[in-house]
Amino acid sequence: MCTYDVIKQCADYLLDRTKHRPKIGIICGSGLGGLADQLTETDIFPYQDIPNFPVSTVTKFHAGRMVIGKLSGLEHTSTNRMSTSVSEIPVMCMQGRFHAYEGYPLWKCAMPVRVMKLMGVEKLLITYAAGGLNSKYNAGDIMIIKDHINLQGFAGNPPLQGINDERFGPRFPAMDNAYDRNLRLMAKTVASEMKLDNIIHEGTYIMLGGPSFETVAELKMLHIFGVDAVGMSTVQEVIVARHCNMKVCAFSLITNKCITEYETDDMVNVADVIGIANNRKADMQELVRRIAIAMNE
Ligand SMILES: Cc1cc2[nH]c(=O)nc(N)n2n1
Repeated sequence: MCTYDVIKQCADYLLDRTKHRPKIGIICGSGLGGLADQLTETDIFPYQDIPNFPVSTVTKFHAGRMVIGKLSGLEHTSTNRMSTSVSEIPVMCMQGRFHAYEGYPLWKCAMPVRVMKLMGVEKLLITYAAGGLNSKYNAGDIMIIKDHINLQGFAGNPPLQGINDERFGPRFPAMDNAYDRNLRLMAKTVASEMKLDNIIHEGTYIMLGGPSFETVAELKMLHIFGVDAVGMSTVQEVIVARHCNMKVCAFSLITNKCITEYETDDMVNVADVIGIANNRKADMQELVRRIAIAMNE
């Protein structure tokens, strides 16, 4: 667990090198980093240049850099009318994130969230890829997370393990409404405006350690648990974000239907995961862009 001062050193390094003061942070998942390329007046920081920051090892799919800049676009009012004003808001985007399967402890995977907090970020939008366990989900669908199961925590490996620093948050943070009710409602409204109703879902997500995909027996168990989507990221970032009182909204891009039968030749593979991400990412990025603009008060 790194100390408050180490995190503050990261935040100060970035604050000293950008004029932007974002209130919204965006963590871009596998193949979904394109939104950061839409920012203007950007200050770009490869992770290896940020003191004490971890570096992405899954470089094939993640750029591995922090992009701070302005996100623009027509502000969509809640009454479904397109306003004429073009709003520009400062955001900071992680192009590439850190996973337990890379060998990082969970606190390190979530450390960028604390850096964002010390920079003044108040709301966090997260996108990531996941397998669809709910039989109604199809590859290319989008799931808004309603709740998660912290399997690592169950196994005695929580992201908040170790000494608690009250400057971030309480020793025992509550996790009800971890996925902010109002932001979820906003996300559903925006998805409807984008005519995405038939591919948008809201469900329960579980993060597994990976990097191997799940066995049929594991998926049957998780289905009994009421899990709708499975992945290998995101839960530690959300827990750390809620610990320091950020509001959170997270979206899974469903990259494959989980295989829950023994008698099939189908296999989950990374190429499918990235391929589907490429096909749907424009919608995902537009959804996140509109929500970021809408929630920036
Ligand atoms: C990114 C990603 C995609 C999938 N698909 C799956 O079936 N199981 C997973 N754990 N993941 N994770």
